[in-house]
Amino acid sequence: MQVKIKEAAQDQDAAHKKVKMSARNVKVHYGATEALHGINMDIMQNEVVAFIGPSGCGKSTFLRCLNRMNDTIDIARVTGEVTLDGRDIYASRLDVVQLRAQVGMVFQKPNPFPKSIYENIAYGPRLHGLVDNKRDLDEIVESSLTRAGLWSEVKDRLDAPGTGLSGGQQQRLCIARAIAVSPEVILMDEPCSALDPIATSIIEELIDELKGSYTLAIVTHNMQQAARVSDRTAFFHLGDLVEINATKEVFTNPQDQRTEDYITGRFG
Ligand SMILES: Nc1ncnc2c1ncn2[C@@H]1O[C@H](COP(=O)(O)OP(=O)(O)OP(=O)(O)O)[C@@H](O)[C@H]1O
Repeated sequence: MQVKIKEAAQDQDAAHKKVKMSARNVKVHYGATEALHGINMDIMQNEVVAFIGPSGCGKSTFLRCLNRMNDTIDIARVTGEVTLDGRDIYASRLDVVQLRAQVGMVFQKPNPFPKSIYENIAYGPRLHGLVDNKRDLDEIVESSLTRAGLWSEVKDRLDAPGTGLSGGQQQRLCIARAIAVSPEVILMDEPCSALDPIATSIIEELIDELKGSYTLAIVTHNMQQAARVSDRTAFFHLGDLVEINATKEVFTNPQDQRTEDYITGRFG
């Protein structure tokens, strides 16, 4: 399969960047079944890293390790170490609500709250005590919607329900909601899989803009998308991280036969 690779990322030297998040020997069990077998990965500040691999290989499970979303799954048990700026995010005294503001998440299916567009954005900053007056809150709402590329489309109907927007607009609303609580990392789990090609390309452009301010990790089934948006690509297979490298390398010169088989469409 031919994939068009994002030019800007090609000469990126991850070694010169700061490590934002780090995973060491991360294993996840669902009940007695080990779904991730000991993942080691550094995620660099202000990079976009894409997770690819066949269905069921553990991409989403690993993504959820990065902001402790697996805590919400009763039978999931995570071991190993994950750090954010060198701090253990699984430390017992850590405030998980605060962690999930720092490491925000956008899901496959847009999931706005059943509230107005304004309230979708205002909820988080209020919850986290980021503002103490309406004017500051208005400012956060406007700047978050602007950064998510949605402001001009919704500024005249902030009181309308978020669920009344189109799918692509709803996904940008969810991105704005994540941005509103000043995240450092944004995790995206197949953020475009429910969107049409135009809405998808808007989100992809947005991802490119957002990496100036945030670190992004994105799970995608779409290899063209990984090639378009990411600086580095991680290939997972059967619960293992097979390789992670500059996206161009992974798609043109994969180091492992399994990666080559996957990107050439031989399995998956
Ligand atoms: N809540 C859960 N309970 C039990 N097993 C689970 C759960 N979530 C995932 N698994 C299992 O863990 C393994 C990894 O699943 P995961 O969803 O992380 O893979 P994935 O690569 O993201 O797949 P896909 O591309 O299909 O979304 C699979 O075998 C899956 O069946």
